[in-house]
Amino acid sequence: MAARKHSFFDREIMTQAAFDSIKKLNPRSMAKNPVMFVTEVAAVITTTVGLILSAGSEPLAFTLQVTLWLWFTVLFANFAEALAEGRGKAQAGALRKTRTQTVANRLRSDGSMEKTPADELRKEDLVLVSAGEIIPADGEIIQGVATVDESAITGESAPVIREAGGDRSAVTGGTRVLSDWIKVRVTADPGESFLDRMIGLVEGASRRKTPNEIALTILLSALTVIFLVAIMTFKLFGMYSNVIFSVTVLVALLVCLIPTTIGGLLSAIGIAGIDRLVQKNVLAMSGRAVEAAGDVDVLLLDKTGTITLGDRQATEFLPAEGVRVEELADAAQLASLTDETPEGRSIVILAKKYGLRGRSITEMPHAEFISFSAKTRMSGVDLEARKIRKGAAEAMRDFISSPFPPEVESAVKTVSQKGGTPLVVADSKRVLGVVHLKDIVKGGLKDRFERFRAMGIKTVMITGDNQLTAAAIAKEAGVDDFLAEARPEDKLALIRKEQASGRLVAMTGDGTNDAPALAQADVGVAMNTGTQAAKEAGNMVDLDSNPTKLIEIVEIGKQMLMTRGALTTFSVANDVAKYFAIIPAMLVNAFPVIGPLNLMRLGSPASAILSAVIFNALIIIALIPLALRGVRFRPLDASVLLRRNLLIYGLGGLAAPFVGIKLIDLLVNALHLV
Ligand SMILES: Nc1ncnc2c1ncn2[C@@H]1O[C@H](COP(=O)(O)OP(=O)(O)OP(=O)(O)O)[C@@H](O)[C@H]1O
Ligand SMILES: [K+]
Ligand SMILES: [Mg+2]
Repeated sequence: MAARKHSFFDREIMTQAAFDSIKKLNPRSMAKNPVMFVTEVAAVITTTVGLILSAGSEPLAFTLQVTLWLWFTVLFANFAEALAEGRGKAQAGALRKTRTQTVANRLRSDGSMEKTPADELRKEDLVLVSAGEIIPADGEIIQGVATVDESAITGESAPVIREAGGDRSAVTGGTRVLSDWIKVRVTADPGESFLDRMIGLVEGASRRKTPNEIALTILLSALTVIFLVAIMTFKLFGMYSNVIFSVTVLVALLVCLIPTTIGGLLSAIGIAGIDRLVQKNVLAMSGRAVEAAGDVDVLLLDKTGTITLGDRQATEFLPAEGVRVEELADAAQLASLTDETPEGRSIVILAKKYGLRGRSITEMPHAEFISFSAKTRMSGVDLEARKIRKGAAEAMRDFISSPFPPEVESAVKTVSQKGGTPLVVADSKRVLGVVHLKDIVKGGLKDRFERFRAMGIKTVMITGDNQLTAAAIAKEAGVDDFLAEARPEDKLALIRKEQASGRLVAMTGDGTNDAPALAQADVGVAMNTGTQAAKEAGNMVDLDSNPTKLIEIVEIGKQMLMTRGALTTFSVANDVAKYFAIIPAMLVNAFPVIGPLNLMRLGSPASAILSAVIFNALIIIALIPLALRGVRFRPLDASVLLRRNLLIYGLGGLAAPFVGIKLIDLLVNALHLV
């Protein structure tokens, strides 16, 4: 995306965030965050009751400073949220600029063409887009092949191929056709386009609290109520023992004790998580999906294209006994003439090496081509009585309804054991031989899967390919498990089975036949190049269409959950420590017996309270970078991580206030602030 280079801490974003944090003081927007709302009410009380009405016995300088720092506390929390939103807003601005007004060539039902403004196009309209033109709306190519510049959406300048029929048929409004022409069926009404949704997503307009965030907010609210009650009993206790606590002191104490640190940073953490995905070119349709990614137990990966390069190439023809290799090559080519898959194209090319000239389908008016589908696992052509087919061994065995000759059977086996895909070719009932399709396992996968294992996540490869090939590739790639000979419905069934045993499942896919599984998975990552159906079914879209991105997605999700956990731990530990820091200081004059509890020896009760309030505000600012960037991620088992984090952030949260408040108190006293 155009504005990708921004950091959270760019001057422009910081300035905008500073303004926004004032705008966010609006009680209506504060009410979404109960802890900070209470803090704002506290600031209003000290401002009105303490300052304007000068109620209470405190010196004005003290009330004034406490009031100021309470307002800062609220502003700092707002600033954290505004900063988290900043990068997305900048990106949304850049995206809006690409939403230029274009004129579309709409096809009327009689086949003639008319010029129509793009924003008048509706679902099901047909448009023609030629080289140099902007695609006026989201749609599905129904005719033609073209190269498309999608840099407006993906930030990636290399052109991509989009074509009718296959798994690369979806086009996005706002992108540009570079060569050739396409006929597109519009799939989105104005205002509901991918670009519109993307703008809404990156600027956080459609962000809703996730179930976990709601649960945490409820917990934090409960803590707030408990402390509110505690402070009121404190007041009663003061009245009973003739110590007078002013409104300012009680309010200051309350704010120090309620979980303002996590309360102030919670939404920033969530927004930053989604934003980190956007930086990786992944659009998460909901915060819930990001959270689920962090908790995933099982990853389902396609073999072809995900684990392997996916550009399966025919490398060899292995004829059956009594069949010349030219004859096999000829039949394989015939069966592949209209097969636009990489496999099909490579067969046509390899066949040419056997002296076969390139055939044209126009020479064969009576030919009826049967295209490949993941369900039938074969493709071919009917030439009057001849039925030429090529396909997976299992499917072909069913097709000829008899066993293969032994040498064909063993060729299938040899190819498979090498991790190749054997395609059996037959002319009606006669088996001609085997085509060896070679695919290459992507580099660096073993390490990545090792990372998953370290996190306790199981990786499962699913493939339509046969058992032997699947086993060979699974071993080479280092996945934990595999499912071979899988049809689309088997993928769906596998996901349901894993979910039924309480596991969260993630998967990637691009094809229309992946759509049900993408919808069923807890995290369904659709490839941007994929079909419209796949993109609508998943809850994330990868603009780079890189299936191994799932690994980064899981890491970002985990990092987001860990950051939230770490800062919650820190916040609560912090508040407990503050209790011991301030209360003894406040009471030690009236009750000298508690002297030994007064560990910190702060200057005076007034300086103790002011220092605690200042610390409480500054800790939010200090933790903003951690909240936005996330805690450092290591691929460790969940329970190990939990223990580590409890140790670091729990102990850190306990120690920080003692050190921080003591230092601030020294400064407050040195400068005679109270
Ligand atoms: N163009 C084709 N023509 C005929 N048969 C094919 C063609 N492409 C693949 N096949 C056969 O059909 C099988 C199933 O294909 P499918 O696309 O479902 O799975 P896959 O590509 O092998 O694996 P994955 O599920 O990882 O994509 C393949 O293993 C292969 O044997
Ligand atoms: K607090
Ligand atoms: Mg496939």
